[in-house]
Amino acid sequence: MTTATSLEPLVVRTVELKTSDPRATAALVDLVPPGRPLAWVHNGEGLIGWGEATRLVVSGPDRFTKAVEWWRTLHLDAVVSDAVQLPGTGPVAFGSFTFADGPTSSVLVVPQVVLGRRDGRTWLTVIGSGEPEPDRPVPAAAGPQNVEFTDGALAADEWRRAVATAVERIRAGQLSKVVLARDLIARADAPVDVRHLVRRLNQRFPACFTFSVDGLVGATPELLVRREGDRVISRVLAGTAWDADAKARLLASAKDQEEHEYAVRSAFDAIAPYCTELRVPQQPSVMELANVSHLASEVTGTLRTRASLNGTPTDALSLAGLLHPTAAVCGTPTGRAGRAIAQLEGMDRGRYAGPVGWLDARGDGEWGIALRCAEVDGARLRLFAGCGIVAGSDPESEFAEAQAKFVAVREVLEG
Ligand SMILES: C=C(O[C@H]1C=CC=C(C(=O)O)[C@@H]1O)C(=O)O
Repeated sequence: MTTATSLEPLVVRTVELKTSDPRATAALVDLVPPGRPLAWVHNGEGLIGWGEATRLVVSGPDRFTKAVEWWRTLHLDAVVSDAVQLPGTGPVAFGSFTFADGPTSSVLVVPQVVLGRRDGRTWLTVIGSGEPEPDRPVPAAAGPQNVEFTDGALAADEWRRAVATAVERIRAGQLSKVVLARDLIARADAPVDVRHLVRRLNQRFPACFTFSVDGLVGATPELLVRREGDRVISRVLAGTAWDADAKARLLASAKDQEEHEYAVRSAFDAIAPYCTELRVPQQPSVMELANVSHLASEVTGTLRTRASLNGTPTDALSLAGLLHPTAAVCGTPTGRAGRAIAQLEGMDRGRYAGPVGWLDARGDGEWGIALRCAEVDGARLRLFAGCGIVAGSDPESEFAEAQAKFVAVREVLEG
């Protein structure tokens, strides 16, 4: 299924903001507008968007290629004046894609106004007629009161049993790894202001990518892919600890190293054919967050020229589509793991664990994996957390791991 709003040629203008402009010094997250804002913020830099010039809604196994084609047609027809010429200037689309190939919708949204920041420079892009954007930080959004949490698709015991079944299948040699997730439902007594979530998540997890795209809001530590010119990077995470000595435990844990290796291998294999060189560190490092720590590997490479690939696109979204789903969110082998997920989780993941991020007209962009996030629908939110299961997994500690991952969003909801 594909639907798109008007395909009138877009008129796009990017200008740099003077340092005297209050928007050039305000924290990006303090400028995020109310409603269903668009945001991608990391270490104080990134993009935020107002309004909607146009959108694509797409589903199915070819959702990435359809979205890339739609975006290409849209920006090729656009009339662009870009005085800044950095990744993220000129026409930009924010996107959030489903984990699975089924009928649930993925979206690309082109805002009417984008404010971006990189290397201390701040710019404003107006797309179409634009709409008024705030000229100063918006007052802090209030957090929700009285939030109640209930189980989503599976109760705790049912989910532990699903993990036990997965371990049996792995030990029987049917597959090597599968990532099983569960959802939690949160109900507040009034609609939740997304700005509150964005600000608090960004404050608590500055090194993560805080995102808000079409009602999916979170702070993910996992960068599926960043493309800048011919440079490509993927920060692969898999293997988690959350208690004292997490770092030493992770580095010494054969089970976590195994989980991690499958994820790194899947990312490497997906993009190696498109690169002249692609490097993987010999040993993973440890990424320490406020709630959990992960084994992490930065896979970095140089893309081949498009001509040498017979015209195959290697824009950031095409690369995200090639990488998705890595074994950090699906498993090994991919097909069997995907089927086990569909059988055992008892839910549609929606856009959780799918690519979320942005793309510009040069093909540069950043796509994270939508983790540590919630689907926000007024006063009701659906939170997600998943864990990599391998032969050595124990259902009780996987459950505790999922609880530790939920803390990221739970904490900002509970104040
Ligand atoms: C699937 C999730 O995390 C992934 C990323 C980092 C560590 C993971 C793990 O150790 O299982 C998962 O692969 C999630 O947070 O929902």
